[in-house]
Amino acid sequence: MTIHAILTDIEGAAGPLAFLKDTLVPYAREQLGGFIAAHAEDDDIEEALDEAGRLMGGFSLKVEEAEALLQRWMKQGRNPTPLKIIQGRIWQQGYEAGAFSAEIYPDVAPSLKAWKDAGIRLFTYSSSSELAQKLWLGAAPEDLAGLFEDFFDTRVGQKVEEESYKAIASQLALPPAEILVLSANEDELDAAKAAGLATTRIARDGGGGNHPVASDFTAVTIG
Ligand SMILES: CSCCC(=O)C(=O)COP(=O)(O)O
Ligand SMILES: [Mg+2]
Repeated sequence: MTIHAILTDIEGAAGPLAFLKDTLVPYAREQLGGFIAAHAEDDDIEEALDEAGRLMGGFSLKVEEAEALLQRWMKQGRNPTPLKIIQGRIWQQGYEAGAFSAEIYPDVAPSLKAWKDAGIRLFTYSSSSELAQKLWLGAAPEDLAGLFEDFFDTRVGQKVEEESYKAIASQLALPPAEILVLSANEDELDAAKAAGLATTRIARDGGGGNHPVASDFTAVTIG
């Protein structure tokens, strides 16, 4: 089957897993209280806090309750959309303040460009918000966000759910088998495969599994 689109994971596949765990999440946890207090009335943050309350059964959350809930979700390693929206805004402040900078592996840019030149449509699918994805992909030395046609996030569903990949294939108006999913995570690839998409695990630290494996983006076999 010819591949007409690539749907790539970011953290773990295009950039280091440790950047999320050791830098981004600790920064979000540290900044969360002050950020919510300062931005609770911004349209996107207000909407995210309302959605967090709905997910908890329809409660209207006070600022301190919202902070406790979001801290708990981060501790549990969960990825509900309102948390990811708020994290994205906090990380934007961190990037702008120079608190940290992101890293994209050097094999990623040339591979994406070669695939795009070959007529393959490029998409991301990440648990992080569209804003957070664009910020990470904007890492020096060049901004790669412009190579992508669209950025899927948890608004389409969680990455470990088969239905999410069916919804993406339907939005791309492509047969699932013509979309290649690149991810570092076996559970995400299992869900994609169950939905009929082609899969390759980006295994930067080696290892096998149930999917074709590539050590980096240059080792991905298309078609
Ligand atoms: C791309 S910004 C931070 C990543 C993140 O918040 C996350 O939950 C994991 O993202 P992935 O790209 O592995 O879905
Ligand atoms: Mg990932």
